[in-house]
Amino acid sequence: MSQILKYVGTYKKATIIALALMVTELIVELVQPMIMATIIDEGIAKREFDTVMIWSGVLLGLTVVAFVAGIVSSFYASESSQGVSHDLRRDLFRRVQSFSALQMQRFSTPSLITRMTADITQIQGLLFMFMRIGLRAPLFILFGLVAALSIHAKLALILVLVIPVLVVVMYWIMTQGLTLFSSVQTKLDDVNRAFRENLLGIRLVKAYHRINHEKERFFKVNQVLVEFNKKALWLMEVTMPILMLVINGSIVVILWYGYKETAQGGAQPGQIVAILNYATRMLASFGVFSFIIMNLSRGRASSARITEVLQEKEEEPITELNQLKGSIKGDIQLQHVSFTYPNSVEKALDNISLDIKAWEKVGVLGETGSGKSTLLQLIPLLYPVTAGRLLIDGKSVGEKQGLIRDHVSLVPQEVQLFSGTIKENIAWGNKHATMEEIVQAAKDANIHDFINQLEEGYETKIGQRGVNLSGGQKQRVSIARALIKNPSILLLDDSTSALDAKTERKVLQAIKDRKCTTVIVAQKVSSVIDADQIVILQHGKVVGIGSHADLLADNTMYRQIYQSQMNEDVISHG
Ligand SMILES: Nc1ncnc2c1ncn2[C@@H]1O[C@H](COP(=O)(O)OP(=O)(O)OP(=O)(O)O)[C@@H](O)[C@H]1O
Repeated sequence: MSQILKYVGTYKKATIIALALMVTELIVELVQPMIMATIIDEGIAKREFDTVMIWSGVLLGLTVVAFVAGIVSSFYASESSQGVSHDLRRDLFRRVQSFSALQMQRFSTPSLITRMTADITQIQGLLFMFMRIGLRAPLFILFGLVAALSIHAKLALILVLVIPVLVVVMYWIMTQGLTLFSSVQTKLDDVNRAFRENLLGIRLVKAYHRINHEKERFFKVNQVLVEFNKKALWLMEVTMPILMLVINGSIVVILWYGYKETAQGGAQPGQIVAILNYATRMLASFGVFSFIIMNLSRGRASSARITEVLQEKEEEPITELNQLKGSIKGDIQLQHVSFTYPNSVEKALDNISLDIKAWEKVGVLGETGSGKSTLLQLIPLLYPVTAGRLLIDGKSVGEKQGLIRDHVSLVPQEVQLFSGTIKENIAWGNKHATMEEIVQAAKDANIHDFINQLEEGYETKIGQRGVNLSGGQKQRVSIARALIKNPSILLLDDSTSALDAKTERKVLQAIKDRKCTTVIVAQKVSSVIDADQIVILQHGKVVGIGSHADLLADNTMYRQIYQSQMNEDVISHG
């Protein structure tokens, strides 16, 4: 929570105004029963009409003051709580951007989304509530007790005995609530995960006719969330009846004792009314207080989840990424590189040594799961090597992520397009790109003619994740986005798999003509047949390396892959 309070510091002025106005409301609320007692005892009981009129006027005036204070206080409380939630979202976003792929994997996307949305909203609501009624409730209980004691100490004594009991009950509820609400937020992560997967894979779900299966999966996690929520709310449900019982019991005792005191002349009816008034308002305050405690428990759970992200080390500090200037030639060397994913025991890459000269074209082949994508992702430093060395231009990469990434274009296996126009999606690779450069990149990726045919050409809007484009069209937009960066190193991860042979040849030719080091992961030998080097991976190890001719002569595995693919080609082309 202390981390969150630092954020409140930015909105000190608004927070102080909101709290000061809230205290004004509190004071009015505290004096109201006293004025009522005066009206009854000094005005009504003694038939003093003037006294009734004057004090009624004061009561009315104070009510108006409290009303205005309440409205203005809400305005400032909202300003402060909205500001805090804005800053938290901003900082969470920044921090997540500085996360390495490993950190992203550890936190998981759905959990980060819940933290960014539900958890921050929770904190925002809690802050608002705290400024408006949260602090007022305990203060009213405290000062209400003092005021009641000052009116009639004996009558108010019962409240002195009862309140500590209620405070202990509240404390117990708070400790229980904290654990329960932490679990509720984790279960909310699960619901978000199931929902997100369903939204992204909706077409697959329909095509496989797995709607009922998915429904059940979602219902299950949703049910678990409901169960946990119910447990948490159960606390709330028992709190109110306990409060009602204790306070109503106290009211009965006050009435009974008040009757005795009045009969003996020790108390005035107005005093009894005032103390009853304090007692009932305290009941309401305890009700509010228990609600706040619930939210506080929930808020503490949310705050811990947000703080966990904010305190996570910036593995790739954004500032540093932005500061580095320079260029790179494009030599890549891997010296005995091994890599193991953190959640795995097996090496995804095992003792890999490669020497790739600037502007060389290198193909990577291998069966599925052999480590091709992993190898590619090491080069833009998405993952740090576990053992061995990665050298770019003969130098260790050190802290130069930003510089290297500025000059490396990766076209991932799974195409990722953003909402916006085709032009924006291509230009995303280089914010300074001119229209001519965009068109040239699209021509090289063999997508220009298609774009021109569209009614709105380059201004055509791409639906979410490129839903209005075919798989091959998306791949080509993604390649154009990589090319527009004029990278020194171009990494293609099976990025032409959805293209027909003729289109693929054209795209690969355009890439071959570019002055950049290119590493192409492919399934088909034909995609890399012209490469300067072809690397064959198996179970994370290099089992062959050389040109097509070398490998055909020396490498049995390559020969087998080549021959089987040639045969397939012959069969498929009749
Ligand atoms: N994020 C990850 N966490 C843990 N293990 C992973 C992760 N990504 C890949 N692996 C494992 O690392 C190994 C290599 O995977 P990689 O994706 O590099 O293979 P690939 O050759 O590109 O496969 P494909 O041709 O199917 O894309 C596999 O055994 C895979 O299970």
